[in-house]
Formats: sequence, structure tokens, C-alpha cells
Amino acid sequence: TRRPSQDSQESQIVEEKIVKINGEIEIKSYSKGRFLGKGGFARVYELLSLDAKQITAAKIISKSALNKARSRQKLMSEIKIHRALKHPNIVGFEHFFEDSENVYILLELCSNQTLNELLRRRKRLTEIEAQCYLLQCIEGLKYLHSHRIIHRDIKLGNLFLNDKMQLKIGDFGLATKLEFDGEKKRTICGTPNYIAPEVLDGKIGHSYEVDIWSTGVLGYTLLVGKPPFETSDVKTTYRRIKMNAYSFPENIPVSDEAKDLISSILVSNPADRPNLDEILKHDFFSKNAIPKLLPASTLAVPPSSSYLRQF
Ligand SMILES: CC[C@@H]1C(=O)N(C)c2cncnc2N1C1CCCC1
Repeated sequence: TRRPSQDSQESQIVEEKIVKINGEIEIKSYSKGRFLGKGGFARVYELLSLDAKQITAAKIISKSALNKARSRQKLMSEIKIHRALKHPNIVGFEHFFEDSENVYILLELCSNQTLNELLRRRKRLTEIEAQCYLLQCIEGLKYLHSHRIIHRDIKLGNLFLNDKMQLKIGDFGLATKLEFDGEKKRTICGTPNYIAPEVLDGKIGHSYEVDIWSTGVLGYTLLVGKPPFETSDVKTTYRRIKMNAYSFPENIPVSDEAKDLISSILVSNPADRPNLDEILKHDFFSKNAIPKLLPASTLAVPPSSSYLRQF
């Protein structure tokens, strides 16, 4: 009997057909679990591999959605870049395969969602939490940039938290790999949330500095509770970015070190921004001891004063 919730074309078992080198066919079976949501063209489910008993977050993309060369090309670029990465602050790329209907991308399950949901619940974070998350994001970016990869869409919704509360950079749909040092990228597709002025400008190319810009926007957003240039309409936001028009609200306590660091990053000329190592040397990251990981209780409430006393 079919479960009432199961609609006709979606089956609960996924089978991967593997043709071995000696011509034998091996079938790997997976069981589809909870629906996690939509990500781009994909419907995302928890997926349990029935042999290794490993559970992943599976992006299931129907091939019919990939008929346009552009979207197929984008997906192949995302897979090509992401599958080569391995770092504690980068979402793990477990496996990918296809069957007659779909392409399946199996990613590290991050059961504590993203910083987007966290900030929606908490409104804004304490300085020690912002330090902890920014530090992990910068470690992940150091790894990406050392492999000549620019993420280009660092935003709350692409920063995932796994069950251990580790921060993981995800979604490489807008990422690009530079072929040589000094290469400048000109085009950018999609609507990155924390777009850097030089990308909007379009005259000069852009490079790693766009990810640096995003860490400034991220720091401001975590501490203030909303992005620095956000307005009700995109065109006005872009104008504010080009004008570098942002300020810290009087009524929200942000430390001098935080303001100084964020202001040094959110500068229009990419060449004037600090690099990742310079950012890590800033007083903001050395003024107090920073926890490697935060307790899961902070998903709902600020860290308790007794917890903070140890730092
Ligand atoms: C698989 C897509 C995306 C993701 O990239 N990861 C790593 C992830 C990992 N774990 C849970 N969800 C994840 N998501 C969510 C699913 C719905 C929207 C974004």
C-alpha cells in the first residue's frame, strides 16, 4: 500500500547502477528520508545509503530541468569544483551519480541548518559568537583561495552548521576556479546577496577580494542583525553599495574593534581591502579567547554568562 503522503512519481528507494571494470553490474540502494527543502533546481532529501548506513543531504535534480545547456553547464561546474574540495569548514562532497530521470549530488548533512535560520531566531549574535563563526568562515575561504577558487556567493544562507555546530561553506553554484594568478573574472550570474562594488561596476574584473568584501558584510550582519546595505529594493541597495553608504546603528552595541575591522573591509577599492591573513591578525580576533565551537543551546538563546566566563 502506498503511504498517503507519497505522490505518484516519487519513489522512496533510489538505485545507483555501477558498471564494474569487468563488466559486472553492481546496484547500490539508498532510501529517501525527510524532505529538506528546495535548493535551486533541486529537491533535497535526507538519503540513507543502505550499505554503509551513511546519511547525506541529497540534491535531486530532474534531468528535464537540465535541458538548457546553461543550467547543465552550471551544474557540471559546481560538481567539478566542489568534488575536489576537502576541509573542515567546507561542506563535504560525498558522491554523485545519475539515473534515467535525475542527477543525484550527495553532500554532508548539516542538521543545524544555516546562519540564516540562526539569525532569524536570534535577531543578532554576541560578539563571541560572531568571532567564532567569522573565524571558521575565514579558515574555509583561506582553503578555497589557496586552491584558486573564489566562492562569489558567501552569505548567511550558504553557511551551514552540522550536528557538531561546525560552520561549513556550501553551494558552489556561483564559484569559479582561476586558471592563473592575477586572472580577473568579468561575468557573474545569479543574484549574489552580498555583491561587491567592483562586480557591480563591471569595468574592471573581480577576484578573491569579492569574498573578502562578503566577510565584512557577514560580520556586520551577525552583529547588527541585518546587512549593511539592505533596502526594500535591489536597485537602491546596489546604489548604496556603489556609494559605500552604510553606518552602524546608534542603539546597537558594536565594539570598536568590530567597527574598525568591518570598516577596513567594506571599502570600494578591492586593492585597499585587507587579505585573509591580515584580517585574522586584527584585534577583533585577538581581544579575547574564541571558542572553537559553540554549544547547540545558542541556536535558540545567547551563550550563558557562566559559559562566557571561561573566555
Ligand atoms: C543540499 C542543499 C543544501 C546544502 O548545500 N547542504 C550542504 C545541506 C546540508 N544539510 C542540509 N541541508 C542542506 N541544504 C539545504 C537543503 C534545502 C535548502 C538548502
